[in-house]
Amino acid sequence: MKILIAAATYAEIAPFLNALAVTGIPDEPIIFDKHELTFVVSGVGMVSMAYALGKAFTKRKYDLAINVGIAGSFSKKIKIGQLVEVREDIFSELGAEDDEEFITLEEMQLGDIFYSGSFRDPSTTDLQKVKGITVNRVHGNEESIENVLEMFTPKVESMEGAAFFYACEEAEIPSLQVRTISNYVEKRDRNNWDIPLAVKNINIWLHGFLKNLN
Ligand SMILES: O=C(O)c1cccc(C(=O)CC[C@H]2O[C@@H](n3cnc4c(=O)[nH]cnc43)[C@H](O)[C@@H]2O)c1
Repeated sequence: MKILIAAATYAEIAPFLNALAVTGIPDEPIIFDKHELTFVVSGVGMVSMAYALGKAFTKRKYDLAINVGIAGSFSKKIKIGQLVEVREDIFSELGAEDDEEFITLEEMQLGDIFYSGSFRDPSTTDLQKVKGITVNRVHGNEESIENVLEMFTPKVESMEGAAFFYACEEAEIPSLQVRTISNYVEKRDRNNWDIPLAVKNINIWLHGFLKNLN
């Protein structure tokens, strides 16, 4: 398969590339097992991800695009280091303030905010499927966390996921978003994060997934 692998930062994908003895981000596709892999490291945030994918999709056609990375979890039932497949992702900040209320872009009838992964394969069935939101401003305040939970009931949060799905949907490319939890969404305390564990686990998963994928 021709597969595009998208990560926000090089650090999130470095262990996989190192295992393949690849230094830096390869300019050309590399062969891994039965697959031809192209890597996109977009930079953090939805604008960077949408632009990077828009550019990549003009150059080549893909059978699958995978967004791998770390994420924050709203639920303590999901452990730090655990893998999740984000099936539905929401542009939760797109909309307008109406005094104390927030109206989504969809409620304003100005566009979609809900996007989904479209790739279905038996090898992803063991992953917990979750709903995510994608934000420019990472939540770190109890009141805003309560509000967003009430509005969208997300399980996880990232800064790129919905933009990834959006770009894939526009380009009609099957999409899969898998993330590992590096932290809980709570009042910001970097001491409670475990980025190395989350990065290690997402890279182990990616290696195994690609080996088993036909
Ligand atoms: O220092 C911080 O407060 C901080 C907050 C969020 C992310 C970071 C990063 O360094 C990682 C950027 C990367 O990670 C994803 N991510 C991880 N946890 C979260 C989260 O709780 N909320 C939103 N995004 C998260 C994100 O997709 C970024 O690409 C530092």
